[in-house]
Amino acid sequence: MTLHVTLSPTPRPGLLASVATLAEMEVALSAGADIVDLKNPAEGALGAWAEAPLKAAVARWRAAACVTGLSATVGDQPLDATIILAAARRTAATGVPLVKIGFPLPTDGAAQALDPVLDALRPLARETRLIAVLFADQDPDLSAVSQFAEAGFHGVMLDTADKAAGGLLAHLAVQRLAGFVTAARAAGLLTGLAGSLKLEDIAPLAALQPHYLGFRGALCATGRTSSLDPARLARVREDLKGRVAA
Ligand SMILES: O=C[C@H](O)COP(=O)(O)O
Repeated sequence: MTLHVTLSPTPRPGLLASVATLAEMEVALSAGADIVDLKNPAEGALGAWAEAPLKAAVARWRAAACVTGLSATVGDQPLDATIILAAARRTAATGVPLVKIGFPLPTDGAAQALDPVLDALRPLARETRLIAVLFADQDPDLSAVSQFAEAGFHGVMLDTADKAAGGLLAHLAVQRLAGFVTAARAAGLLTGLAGSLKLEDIAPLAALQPHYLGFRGALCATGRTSSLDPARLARVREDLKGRVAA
């Protein structure tokens, strides 16, 4: 399958816009989002779309034959190889080209054991482009970037799990984010930053030169579970377009 996302040769990050419905997908396509991200914010940080609308979105995207990328989240799953693999397979089976998988910390306080999950996902990573999502508000091990690359992942991004606990920059200092972006890009991974980003976050984060910045809450009228507001989306789009090399 052709992937309509290229690693930007310019330092300007692209815009990933999370959408909750097919109607919102149309808004994001018209606004010129670089990646349209199919996500159900009402069901959590990585809430998943149901199968039927997901398939309809993939069909719409194929018909558009545009350069916009298309991703979908697999739902907020525990760090369990069997559960994550099943969710990722379900999502990949719809034909969506980029599958975003969260790697949360275990809730019982145990150390994050990535190896069994990555081993389970390795065969799928050969067929589908997988994006690992690490949660900035869970003190993630950023050195795991190399493990995702080695397991055949296509990309890695940071987001936040608890949308009430502040944005990306409240959890990780710019210097750590810079190290993450540098390591991920050096490993050849599509690299993204997200987590309750606001307009004022674009300048400091764009300067780190990730491939894209991801937004949901800032694109909505009254919070991330309300509907996408075309005017807010256009403002973020315009701001990102104006970014040049730091
Ligand atoms: O993948 C990006 C997320 O949808 C960002 O959502 P948020 O801006 O509401 O944290």
